[in-house]
Amino acid sequence: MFDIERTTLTEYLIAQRRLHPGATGEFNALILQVAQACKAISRAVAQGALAGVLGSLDSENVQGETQKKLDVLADRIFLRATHWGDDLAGMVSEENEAPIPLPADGSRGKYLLVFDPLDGSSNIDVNVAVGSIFSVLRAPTPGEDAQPEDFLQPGTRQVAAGYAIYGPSTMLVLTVGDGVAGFTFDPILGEFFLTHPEIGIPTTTREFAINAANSRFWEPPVRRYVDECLAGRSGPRESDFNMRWVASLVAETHRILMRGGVFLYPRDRKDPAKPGRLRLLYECNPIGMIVEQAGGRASTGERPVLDVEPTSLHQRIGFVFGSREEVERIERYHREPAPQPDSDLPLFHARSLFRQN
Ligand SMILES: O=P(O)(O)OC[C@H]1O[C@](O)(COP(=O)(O)O)[C@@H](O)[C@@H]1O
Ligand SMILES: [Mg+2]
Ligand SMILES: [Mg+2]
Repeated sequence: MFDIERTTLTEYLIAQRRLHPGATGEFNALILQVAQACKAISRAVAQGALAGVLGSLDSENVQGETQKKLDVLADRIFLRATHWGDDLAGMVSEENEAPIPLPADGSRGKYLLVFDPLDGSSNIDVNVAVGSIFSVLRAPTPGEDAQPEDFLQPGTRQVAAGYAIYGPSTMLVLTVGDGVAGFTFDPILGEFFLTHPEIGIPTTTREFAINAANSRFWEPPVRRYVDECLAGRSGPRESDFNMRWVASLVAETHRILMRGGVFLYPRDRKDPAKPGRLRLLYECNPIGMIVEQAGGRASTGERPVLDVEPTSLHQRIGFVFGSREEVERIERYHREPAPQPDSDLPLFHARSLFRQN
């Protein structure tokens, strides 16, 4: 049922701006440009094969990953929607090794935009939810072209963060540092409407998400945590757990925001050159800010992810987030000495699913 009283994204941003008397409107303009990009990507995703956007390209991105057609299209859409605004001093995307040059004859603003234009790419061709993630930082030298090192700011310095999820409905979830709000896209009106005004993550949960195919590379604290969950009611947790894995960070985040849960893509021993799978600047930091603003906890597994001082634009890191009690438990397991193999924990039993080799 259409409700004429519903708050639009623009109205929400104007109301937020009133809380910041010195605000010029540049920030709101930037968020609306990002929202415009998300609408266009939503359209491309929804049209799928009809628009010829499925499948892979021959190219690889800076991470050495084969690019999907939609990775590249979404990247261009983000660029087109935002680069002419006079609110930006620089942009970094997953799909580009260096910061993206802004138009030579355009003016420079006071914000930096960092984004993953299409997250969960492996899901595109199987018609499962994908998304876009973005983070807004302040430019150290407003009015001038940002240098690569300007983007290396800890997540605590983010001004705003958000994601769009292209699922059964398209939603934009946003934090400007004052809680988390969710907006649902009405494709006929072409507008995001506020439908989830104050999103909060339940403190406790009995649902976890991890790619169990990597179990042989996990470090002992992660093995211990997962094995205790799997042991269910007869194990030390004395409770049955559910497991989920969508392989789309945005979709996992959205589920956890809506009903709680814990997500782990921990540092592991799979590839010593990659301390984790997910990228700090445009995946972990924005999702981390949203999760913390929703009352959850976002961690490297050992400490708050938002405190990490980045060292490179495409840096990877272990990421654990979700319901506060579970994340704190995982951090505690990283501090405690590993249980001995003759322990009662089912993890070390000969027939354990995830037994150590
Ligand atoms: O394929 P795996 O190992 O399950 O990894 C899934 C993870 O990779 C990602 O798809 C990485 O993001 P991109 O698709 O933007 O590269 C995450 O969304 C997801 O959590
Ligand atoms: Mg991603
Ligand atoms: Mg991506």
